[in-house]
Amino acid sequence: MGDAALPTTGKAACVTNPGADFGVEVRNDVPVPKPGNMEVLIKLTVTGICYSDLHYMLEDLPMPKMSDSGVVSPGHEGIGHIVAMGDNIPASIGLKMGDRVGLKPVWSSCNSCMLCISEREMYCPASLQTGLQKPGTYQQYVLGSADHVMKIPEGVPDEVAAPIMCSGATIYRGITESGLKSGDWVAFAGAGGGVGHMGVMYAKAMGMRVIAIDGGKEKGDMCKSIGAEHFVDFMETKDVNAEVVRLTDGLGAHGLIITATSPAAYRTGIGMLRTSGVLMSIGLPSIADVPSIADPLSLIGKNLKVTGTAVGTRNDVRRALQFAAQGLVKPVIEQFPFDKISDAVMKLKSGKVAGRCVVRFDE
Ligand SMILES: NC(=O)c1ccc[n+]([C@@H]2O[C@H](COP(=O)([O-])OP(=O)(O)OC[C@H]3O[C@@H](n4cnc5c(N)ncnc54)[C@H](O)[C@@H]3O)[C@@H](O)[C@H]2O)c1
Ligand SMILES: [Zn+2]
Ligand SMILES: [Zn+2]
Repeated sequence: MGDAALPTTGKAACVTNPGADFGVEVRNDVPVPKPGNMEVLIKLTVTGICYSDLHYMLEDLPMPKMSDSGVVSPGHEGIGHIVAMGDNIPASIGLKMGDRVGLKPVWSSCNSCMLCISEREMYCPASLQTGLQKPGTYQQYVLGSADHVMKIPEGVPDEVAAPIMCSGATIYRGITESGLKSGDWVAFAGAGGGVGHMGVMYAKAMGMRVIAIDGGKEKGDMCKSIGAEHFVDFMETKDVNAEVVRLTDGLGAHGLIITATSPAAYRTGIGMLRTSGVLMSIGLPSIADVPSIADPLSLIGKNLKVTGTAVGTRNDVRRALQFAAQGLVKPVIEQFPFDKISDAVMKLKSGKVAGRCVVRFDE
């Protein structure tokens, strides 16, 4: 099955010179792939720009490289429409031509290992990542695995759905896995960024009390406008831990969720937690400067839990999208036309994005 009107080439942003001085080059001549068995071809309208894309292009983490799989376009927050379908897609999957769907970080998984069947498919040893082992959403015509593409609920615009594919679902998973409850104080270190600001909204929607930690007035104002009760500016506050303890009646936060990329956010860490508090790691500092998160004395003396989580499952993405469908979360986005995608990537690299950049292929 296919659409005879499909072009043979499309737009894509390709990494050049991967490493510290990487660049992003816009091309209009990238071949449109054909969907194979169990695959759909999606024509994207938008893609979000996640800091993980930068890690892949910077190659600053000890993980597989894009080039190992021949991938040149990163990206894993894509929304578009199905324009061609490959063979053997069971009707029970419920996909058809024209459906509005999203691509998320987990491109495929085996669907049968113990991790896959216990809602931990992101840790499946056979899983492949979008924009790392499979061409990513900086490419306008991109393939998805029929069992992993996400249907987007009505009433959630493309540019709202895009950041939920990774940022929203990751932080939804992080909050739920942390065991925090309504009424608890949760601090987000990195609250002004793409993942963190969605954390502020999801936590607020779940009835938690939110302390946002980030730097600068723009990010502070944004965090307060989306539900943070307090903003702690890490660039101006001498002792961030003491400030969070002060704001929580001298007891400390029930949870700290770190979505910052900087090692400094991890160094601040557990000192702001109350007894039995939880630290949830999500942001990935570059390996060169990873701090030790906790000393045994603090862990024992305060009964702390330190954990981490990677992206969301299909079920997390589905649930995270429902919050948007109900109007409970609405990412703060800055939109760029596709030919300015490099500006969006470099702005994120410079740490100046409040919320999330979303790039439009249709402009
Ligand atoms: N674990 C996962 O599955 C997962 C999923 C998505 C993203 N990530 C990672 O999360 C990190 C953040 O991604 P993003 O797209 O939100 O990036 P981002 O740049 O939009 O957000 C990071 C924020 O952290 C802030 N920050 C920097 N130092 C800080 C400090 N010391 N204290 C408090 N805030 C500080 C920055 O100002 C920025 O606003 C990246 O490392 C990314 O790879 C992990
Ligand atoms: Zn991401
Ligand atoms: Zn599996």
